[in-house]
Amino acid sequence: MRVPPYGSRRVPVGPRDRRARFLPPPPGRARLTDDPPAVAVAGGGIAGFAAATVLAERGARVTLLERETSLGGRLAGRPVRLADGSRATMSRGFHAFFRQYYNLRALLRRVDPGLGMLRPLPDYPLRHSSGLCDSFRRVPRTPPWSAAGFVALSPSFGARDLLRMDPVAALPLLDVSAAHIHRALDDTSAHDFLGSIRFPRAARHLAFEVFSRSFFADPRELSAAEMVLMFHIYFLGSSEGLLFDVPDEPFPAALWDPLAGRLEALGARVETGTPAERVEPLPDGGFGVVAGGADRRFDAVVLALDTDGLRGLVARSPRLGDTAWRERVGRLRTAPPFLVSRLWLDRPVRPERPGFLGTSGYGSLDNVSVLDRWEGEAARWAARSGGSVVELHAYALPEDTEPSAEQELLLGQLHRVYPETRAARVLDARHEWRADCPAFPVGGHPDRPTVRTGVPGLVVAGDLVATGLPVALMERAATSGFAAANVLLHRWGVRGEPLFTVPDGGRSRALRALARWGRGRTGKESTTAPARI
Ligand SMILES: Cc1cc2nc3c(=O)[nH]c(=O)nc-3n(C[C@H](O)[C@H](O)[C@H](O)COP(=O)(O)OP(=O)(O)OC[C@H]3O[C@@H](n4cnc5c(N)ncnc54)[C@H](O)[C@@H]3O)c2cc1C
Repeated sequence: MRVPPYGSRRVPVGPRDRRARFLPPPPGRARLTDDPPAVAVAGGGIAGFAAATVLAERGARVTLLERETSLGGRLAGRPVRLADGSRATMSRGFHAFFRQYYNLRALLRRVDPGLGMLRPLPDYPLRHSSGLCDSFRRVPRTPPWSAAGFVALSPSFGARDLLRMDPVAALPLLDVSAAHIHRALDDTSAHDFLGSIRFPRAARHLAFEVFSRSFFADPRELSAAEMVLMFHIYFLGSSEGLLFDVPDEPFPAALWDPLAGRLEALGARVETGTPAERVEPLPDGGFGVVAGGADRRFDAVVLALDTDGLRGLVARSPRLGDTAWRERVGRLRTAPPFLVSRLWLDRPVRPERPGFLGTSGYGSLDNVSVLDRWEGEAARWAARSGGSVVELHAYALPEDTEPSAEQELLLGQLHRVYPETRAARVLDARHEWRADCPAFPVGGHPDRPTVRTGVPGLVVAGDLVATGLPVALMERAATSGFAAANVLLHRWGVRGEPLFTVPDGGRSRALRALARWGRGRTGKESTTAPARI
């Protein structure tokens, strides 16, 4: 059974934004021929899949090494047997596939050209416990009308708030360049930046919930550069809008099984339960990779690992990279722990509840999703049982949080948000406690690795990588994975993968001029500072 229609439009396949930026692939021949190089890709999340896919398509002999028994990294899923005897998939949690994720979509199109696996969610409401609720459904997609429309429609950010803001200090938001933003704002916290532009207090939950907490961080500790980049990517710099799509089946069925099947059909080896333990540069320019108890030789290595994975591997590989690079990797940190709780309830939530709701002011609860609205497996279970499948997320939790107490608190917050769940019996509950998202601390940007490492044949990919491009989160993982493959292919004289991003800078000459004028007024434009923030 397919999920009943929820949201009528088909998802767009390519960029709709006329100003989306095209980065042509490095030129070269179409594919590798005689005796193609062997490449180890360590890490089977989005970044590893993106790199492995492009390399295998160009004829490289790819081995994908994944530490866990399931593929997908932070979007992995595993089979579970519920208390009522039915089979289900517990995954790492709800993910929003935004329309400006051009490179991630290009990866997914390999196995689903029309992106039929994605379904649009009709709205993305944000509710504050004070009763304020914002919605993006009716907000125009194209800046500056998106910002104007948002102000006109938002109960938490009105025209009066706009007037109270420091318009001159905020003008540079109209012309954000990923290549320069960190030099301008990395030493400021997201919290202080919003204070400096007099961003309205009531609307801060918006900025924090949508942009800052998506990084699993306290706004006092998050670099303002990362938050401002998010404003740009999702709101002020792109006309794709803030609405998003979600996979219509659990991640393994929708994404990883088809992508892994295709990789294998291209001749790649996909090895799960096989951590890369050590990487040693060899005198002939290749690499010895110890994984799964065996020592194998590869011509090139892609490190597409999470933060702890990368730090650990580099620490165990004493001859990899120069001292400065190794020290920078050693300083990388993960964001605080977070909890994803999935509840199988014995009754439905009210029909008007959205598929996804961002929340704030409800203790640690950050969002609630109702999976049976859009995911086939959950919808089938709900149809059989008369119940519902609800997921709760809580980010940036203190290190010493007591798991069962926090899980109870989260359930209590669900009761406040959707009071009808008070009477529901929890038929089964699964909880994912993790701490594997990268931290983007104030002043931390210089430590982040770039795709190139300085070691020929060794590249890094993942959402922790500094790309200099306007991409974040899943799209940063996909983009850096493609970029890592491109660096290797260029070395071998083979054509790389084209990339798309949202515009890197203000969308129009008028907005850019206005922003430049604002920078002039605040003295942000100096000879040492970059031309744009
Ligand atoms: C709950 C949650 C919700 C999120 N929501 C969103 C969202 O709505 N939108 C969005 O864009 N992003 C979201 N994100 C972020 C998104 O999940 C990540 O940006 C993205 O998945 C990162 O992919 P990656 O490939 O860089 O890293 P990962 O997915 O972490 O992959 C790294 C892989 O490396 C493996 N590994 C580690 N060490 C080794 C080793 N030594 N050998 C072999 N393998 C190893 C790990 O097991 C893992 O599979 C969310 C994240 C979480 C946790």
